[in-house]
Amino acid sequence: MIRTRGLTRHFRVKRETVEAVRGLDIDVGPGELVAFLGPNGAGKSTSLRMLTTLLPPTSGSATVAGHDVAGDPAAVRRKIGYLGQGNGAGAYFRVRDELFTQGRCYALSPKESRERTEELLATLDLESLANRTAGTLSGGQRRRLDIALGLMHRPDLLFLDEPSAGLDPQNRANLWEHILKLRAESGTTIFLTTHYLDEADAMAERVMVIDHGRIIADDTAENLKAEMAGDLVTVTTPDPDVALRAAARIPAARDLTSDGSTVEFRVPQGNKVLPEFLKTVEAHTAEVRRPTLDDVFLALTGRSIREGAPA
Ligand SMILES: Nc1ncnc2c1ncn2[C@@H]1O[C@H](COP(=O)(O)OP(=O)(O)OP(=O)(O)O)[C@@H](O)[C@H]1O
Repeated sequence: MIRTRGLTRHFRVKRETVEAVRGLDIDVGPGELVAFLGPNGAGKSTSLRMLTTLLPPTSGSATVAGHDVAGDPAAVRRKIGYLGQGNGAGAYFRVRDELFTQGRCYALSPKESRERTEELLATLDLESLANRTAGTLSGGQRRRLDIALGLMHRPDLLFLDEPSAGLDPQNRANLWEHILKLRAESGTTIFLTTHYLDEADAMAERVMVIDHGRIIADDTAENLKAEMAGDLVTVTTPDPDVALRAAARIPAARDLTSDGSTVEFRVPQGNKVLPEFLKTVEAHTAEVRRPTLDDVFLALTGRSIREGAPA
């Protein structure tokens, strides 16, 4: 559904060159739900804008929904839906009219457009809001309307740029319910960017991490966490030296640190390792914390993805 090779985009700013995206190789199959994750300025939006034909690449190639983004952008646009960071609907237009007009813009007949409008109003729980103007909707309702707009022409592939940004946790959860339902019903391939690590972790089957314009990880969240970060074992002990030596003997244990009476290390499957470890180490407390995607990012780059991310 998406295939890029060496996809690159530079910007000239005064005399400087900003290398926003550097040689992206991406393969996404039909029906996948991929979260594209990275800190501010990593290159997520620039990548999305190239994949959606809004921005020409400096070099490299991208085939999206079977068509080349540079060679046949119109064909790509017919096959994809795109939800940008801003709201798409006009504030003074009624929800139902916006959807109908969108359908007509994609050359649906009046009948088809009316039917599709009613279908999406139902799917995205917008029926009771259909006669309201978009400007009167809440943030979460407007995002649902944006998604409906992006789906009017039944795209094979939907791009969502920060779909849940700025929504409160309840509205985020509600939006996700709709995204997952929609996917279950129609099998649409979804490629989305998000700052919310917990969201990518819980919802996406596959996580791509981008940093400084390059893909630095691409796998399921579970695999990334198991392979890159590992569980964090924390023990408080009267004898940290003994604990450190015992930790050093555990195969695959890494990142051993001690601070006063607290010893920490990372290891895959911490819960399995801990009982054996505690046979040789006297501990006041012992805890295993499952890694997060932020731990993965930290392991890969030495920085937290949250640094510079919006609160
Ligand atoms: N039109 C532009 N002109 C100059 N530089 C740009 C332009 N668009 C993006 N950049 C730069 O390219 C880099 C990548 O930006 P991009 O918006 O793709 O990052 P992002 O990962 O989407 O960030 P955010 O999470 O903040 O939206 C940044 O350094 C940004 O300043």
